[in-house]
Amino acid sequence: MSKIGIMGGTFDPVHTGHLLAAEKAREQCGLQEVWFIPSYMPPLKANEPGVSSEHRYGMVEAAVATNDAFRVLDIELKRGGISYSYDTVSELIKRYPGRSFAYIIGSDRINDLCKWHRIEELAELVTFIGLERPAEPAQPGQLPSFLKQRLTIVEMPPIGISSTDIRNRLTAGHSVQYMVPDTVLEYIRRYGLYESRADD
Ligand SMILES: Nc1ncnc2c1ncn2[C@@H]1O[C@H](COP(=O)(O)OP(=O)(O)OP(=O)(O)O)[C@@H](O)[C@H]1O
Ligand SMILES: O=C(O)c1ccc[n+]([C@@H]2O[C@H](COP(=O)([O-])O)[C@@H](O)[C@H]2O)c1
Repeated sequence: MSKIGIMGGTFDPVHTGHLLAAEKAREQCGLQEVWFIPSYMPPLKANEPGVSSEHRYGMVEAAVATNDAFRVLDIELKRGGISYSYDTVSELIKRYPGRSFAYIIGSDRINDLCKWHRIEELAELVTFIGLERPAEPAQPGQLPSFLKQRLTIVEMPPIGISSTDIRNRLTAGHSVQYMVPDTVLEYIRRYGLYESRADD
């Protein structure tokens, strides 16, 4: 059975940290492909995404175009509402019966896994691949054993890049070159995303 990595995120915007995490997970866990799934409405974030789901999808599409093992799916954008991973994974299992799925997450999401919707049932459907983010060290020891058993941590050079930082930099008129792929930077410039407005 071929194993697919799910790289879910808000991608507001997608950045080099997401891409390197997906590639390290693919290589170290023998994933056939990684499917990037932009959320319509992220379940645990306090604020709504800064740009439309069409633009977040468009930026991911631009980012993954150069990697044959990467794809982007609009499954959560089409479903609408709060993008619970349990719903997404259940739908993927129905649509792709010959595949198994591993959910790729950074350390901030490892640490809040217990708060995810229907987490016990989700953990029966997927395994988790975790990667360190410098801003928030992973604390897998704090997880209940049913999650610890399902989690594999993979190595990655820590990348201190976040979408929040990129949004702030763009609004302030600072460079984000090399923090996002050139294709994503071109997309951002083409649509004037994250620019400060006169009434801000
Ligand atoms: N630099 C990074 N290194 C490893 N994993 C990351 C990195 N940035 C994001 N991730 C992981 O990618 C997934 C999607 O992240 P998300 O789209 O929320 O980006 P973000 O940079 O955390 O955004 P924001 O700053 O807006 O909260 C999450 O599992 C997150 O932990
Ligand atoms: O299903 C949940 O309850 C849940 C709670 C938090 C995060 N997630 C998923 O984890 C992925 C990363 O989330 P985020 O908020 O960092 O963009 C994304 O696919 C979210 O849908 C899922």
